[in-house]
Amino acid sequence: MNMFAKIKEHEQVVFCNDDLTGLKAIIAIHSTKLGPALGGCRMFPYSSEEEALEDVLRLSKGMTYKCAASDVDFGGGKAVIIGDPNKDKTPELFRAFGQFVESLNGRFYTGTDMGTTPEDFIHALKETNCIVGVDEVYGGSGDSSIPTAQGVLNGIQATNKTLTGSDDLSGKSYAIQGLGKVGYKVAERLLEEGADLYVTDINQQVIDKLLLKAKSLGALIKVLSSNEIYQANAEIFIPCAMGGIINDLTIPELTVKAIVGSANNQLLELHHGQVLKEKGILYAPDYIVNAGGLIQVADELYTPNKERVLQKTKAIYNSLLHIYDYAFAKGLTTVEAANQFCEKRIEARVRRNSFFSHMKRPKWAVRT
Ligand SMILES: NC(=O)C1=CN([C@@H]2O[C@H](COP(=O)(O)OP(=O)(O)OC[C@H]3O[C@@H](n4cnc5c(N)ncnc54)[C@H](O)[C@@H]3O)[C@@H](O)[C@H]2O)C=CC1
Ligand SMILES: O=C(O)CCC(=O)C(=O)O
Repeated sequence: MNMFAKIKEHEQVVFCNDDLTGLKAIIAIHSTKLGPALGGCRMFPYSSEEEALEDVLRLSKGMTYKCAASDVDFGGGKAVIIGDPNKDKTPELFRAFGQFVESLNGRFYTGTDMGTTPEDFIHALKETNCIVGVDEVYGGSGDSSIPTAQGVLNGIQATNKTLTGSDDLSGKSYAIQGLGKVGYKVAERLLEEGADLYVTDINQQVIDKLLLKAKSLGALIKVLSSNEIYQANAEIFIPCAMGGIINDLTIPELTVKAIVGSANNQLLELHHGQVLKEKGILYAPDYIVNAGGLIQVADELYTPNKERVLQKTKAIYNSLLHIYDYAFAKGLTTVEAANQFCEKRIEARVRRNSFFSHMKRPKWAVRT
């Protein structure tokens, strides 16, 4: 593999190996142009190291755009731990991970993502202060999936407004892929609003829990298999599990009018945005919609304020409407419109905010 060609868009990639705990992790820093890199840590049983590297490179680049879109003074980074979150977690493994994060001396802050929980990072916090999203009693701002789910709901409202003229969540059908930290909260709220749901998850426990909730509300849920979810007869598809699920195989199956979800990197390739546009499916760029968690953890490094986080998260509604309008006016895909918006913002701030140009710990690093 020509490694430098592979990571040519990234500033730094760190391979973390600890024989004692079995930790195998990769930290990717895409850009510190807007500030120290920030991004969650995913744990997943990747089938190969190449697959893990590919994932962390894509995820960290997405964080650069997400930070720019959300106007927070951070850059893009992400980490992946190669392992099964149901079998391979130990406190020592997360402590070892924390030591690698600490070795970056404030260039990278991290917290939860798919396969990890705030509790996991309490162990990492013993080794480094560069951890976000842990419970309030540990000095964090709590579960970041709460604002993420809020932002997804605001994104669905903006999409409904664009499609129908009304941002009402009720009286519609939605297909949700993944009922984890984010997807479950979105599903609960939609059920409470009286929506009909199609859902899928590989974990039967979360499905059973949601079925009980639906029963108590007298709401309708149809459980589908992992493959069937793409054909669900719903108005909006809400991906809340893994990335790359919008691709050549799945797009022909989709009958929805829009896609709005929390999953990072939903499009397998950029051109799939164009394929969706040609098919008349409105795509809400993932990093605009799922920024609620980032907004909360970024806020944590100043003086945490839940009301401010809520207001900034609700602004996702207007940001998305703006991106839809811009894309329609210019004949762009929604992803192209969002990317242009972020690239202009990064360009405008690049000189002032470069981490290296300061050469001292910046104001974001309030934890010493
Ligand atoms: N937690 C957060 O605040 C944020 C999460 N995201 C993204 O949202 C997505 C979900 O994140 P979380 O809810 O935190 O993760 P999670 O790990 O809590 O939940 C993921 C759920 O998806 C299910 N799943 C995995 N593979 C599946 C498959 N093939 N078919 C159906 N279900 C499957 C899992 O069983 C689990 O219930 C990820 O892509 C993550 O990167 C993005 C921004 C913030
Ligand atoms: O939600 C978090 O804890 C950090 C932000 C992040 O990793 C993400 O938005 O994907």
